[in-house]
Amino acid sequence: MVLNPVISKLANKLVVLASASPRRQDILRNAGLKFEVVPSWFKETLDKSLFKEPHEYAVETAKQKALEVARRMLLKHLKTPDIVIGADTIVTVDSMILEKPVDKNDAYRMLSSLSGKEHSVYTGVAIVLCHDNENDEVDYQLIDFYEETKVKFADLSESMLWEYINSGEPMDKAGGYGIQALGGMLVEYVHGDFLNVVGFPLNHFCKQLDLIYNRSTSSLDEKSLSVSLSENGTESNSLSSSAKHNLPNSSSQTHHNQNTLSASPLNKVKRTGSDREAGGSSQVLVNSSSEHKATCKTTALPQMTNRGQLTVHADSGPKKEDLQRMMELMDGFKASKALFTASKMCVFDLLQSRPGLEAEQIAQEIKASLKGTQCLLEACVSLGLLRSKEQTSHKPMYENTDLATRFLLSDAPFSLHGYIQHCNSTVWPLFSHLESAVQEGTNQHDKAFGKKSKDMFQDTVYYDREVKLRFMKAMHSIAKVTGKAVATAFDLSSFKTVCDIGGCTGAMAYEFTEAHPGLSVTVFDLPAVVDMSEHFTPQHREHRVSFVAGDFFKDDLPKADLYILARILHDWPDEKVDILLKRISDACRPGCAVLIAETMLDGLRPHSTLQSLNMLAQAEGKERTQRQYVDMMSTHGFGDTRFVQTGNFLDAFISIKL
Ligand SMILES: O=c1[nH]cc([C@@H]2O[C@H](COP(=O)(O)OP(=O)(O)OP(=O)(O)O)[C@@H](O)[C@H]2O)c(=O)[nH]1
Repeated sequence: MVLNPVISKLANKLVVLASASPRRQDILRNAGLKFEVVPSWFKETLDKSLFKEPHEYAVETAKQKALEVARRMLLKHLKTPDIVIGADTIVTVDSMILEKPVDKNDAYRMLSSLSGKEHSVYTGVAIVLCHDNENDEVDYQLIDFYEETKVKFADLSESMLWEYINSGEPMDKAGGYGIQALGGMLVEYVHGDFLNVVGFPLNHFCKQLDLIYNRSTSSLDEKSLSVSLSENGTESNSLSSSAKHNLPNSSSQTHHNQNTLSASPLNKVKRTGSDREAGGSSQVLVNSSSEHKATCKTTALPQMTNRGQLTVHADSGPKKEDLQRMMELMDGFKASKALFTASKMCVFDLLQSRPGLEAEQIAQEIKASLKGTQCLLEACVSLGLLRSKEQTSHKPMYENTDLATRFLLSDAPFSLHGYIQHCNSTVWPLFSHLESAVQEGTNQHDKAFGKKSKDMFQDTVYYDREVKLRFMKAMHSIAKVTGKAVATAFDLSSFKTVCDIGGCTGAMAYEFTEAHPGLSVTVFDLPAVVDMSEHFTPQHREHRVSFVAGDFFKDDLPKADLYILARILHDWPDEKVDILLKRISDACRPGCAVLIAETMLDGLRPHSTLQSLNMLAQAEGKERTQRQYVDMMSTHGFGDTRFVQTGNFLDAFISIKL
């Protein structure tokens, strides 16, 4: 059996999965692999026509995903991973490559093309191995392979197709289906590795690891896949060029379902001590095969600063993608404010009840100028929140997109309306003082609202009924959107009583009782919150949720087997988190547990890092890494910690009192 020795070889290594796919994470985690998740920022937009075979496209995309993360970690975070894994799954049918559908119509196009036919699913995998060498450089090697699985779909009727599409499942899946879930009902047979279809060919991966770690390593140096730096600073390699020129010795042509190992010769990324300390520029050096040297001669090598910036040589202008990315970043706040404004002016609610209105009618309804309304509507269309349809009169009429219908109506089950209003009224003014927040390291309620915050929540949120209600609606909407993912992240069958500390309106608590029929939940929150909680009691739900008023820093905590802390710890500095965890620990018997739901800083995902800035400007806390939470928990006698990246806004982990 090769699997266990292989996985155990990675036990003390920093393994990084360059993928946001929850399925890939599950497959590798279930195999016992310990890894950090750093989703790749590589955009899956390679020109498919440059690849002779579809799997070459998947392998190349996987490589670029893994290399982007390896490079970002090396040059930006100055942390050397031992191994970075990237993957890309595609479906091919009738000479088409199908990736993830962009919308329901695209999903329909994909699924109807698969109906009644056999198709191939390819997952390309890239493994980047990094080693620090004695000269403070990082040597790295690249190994890639792919796996093919054949899948046959039954004939799908129109109603079946739409029922499946409306389930929402197709949207983040290659080919528009998830074989592991509802999509399994569409499948007549599978020939090959099932997990390959789900997103990761585990068996083939283990065989490759076996070759890398348990067999001779000499082959790593002998094979001829070279990694170089392309003009725009992304690594490229001979596969890209072989894809372009169809070279017969392309690695992708030799890798199909084989155990042969192909890797790059050693390449180097140099980081000098002074670069690290002084924040100066670090040069990316490549030392490699003659093939690679030839590439270097003809290509201007870019320089990277340790902030990941690219200095382009004078003869090459800025790249289109770089300009686009810069534009997106600079425009981000305008997009947010357009969303907040349309939401506040109830544009989405209006168009839900009266789809197809023209700008003039909308302006009248929302009591705004025609010019302003037109600009706002056009912005919403460009942001994918509204659709416009040209009429014979040439006056466009507007309707909500699916995204708006799901998240922006004030009464949708997953409405973010409350949270968006909070962002508009509270977070926006606070962020306009971000510079002071960064300089002072404190929240900005004083500057933004003239409110000193000695007792944070009392002084900034609960001092006024309207502000309090708005805050509660915000917490309610986030808890409804994230609740099910958190509530179902772990097997909680051994627990009976739960206390949701700072559980606000009870929205999270209701998700827990719904997901776990044996649980009853006590929501523990300040009297000012509990007073208004009945405004949010859901109808038609079994009520195993009760409320107790108190201050979790001062009053006795309700007795429970499991304590939930959802978006609580990020409000507080370490000293206060320590006080709260000590109080919970004192209330816990061995076997009791704490379930924490926060967005974790690992991988420096923009949502988490920006949320951390938000905590700085708005509260007293910050977001933290998994490691930081584990350390805090173990200080208070908790261990056996398990993490789940839910794929929703919040990650979750559970720690047991030892
Ligand atoms: O039957 C199933 N088929 C495919 C999937 C999932 O589909 C996606 C494929 O997309 P991709 O390879 O581009 O990976 P991403 O999700 O974008 O994550 P990265 O960050 O790695 O780019 C993949 O998630 C499969 O798991 C499925 O679930 N079932």
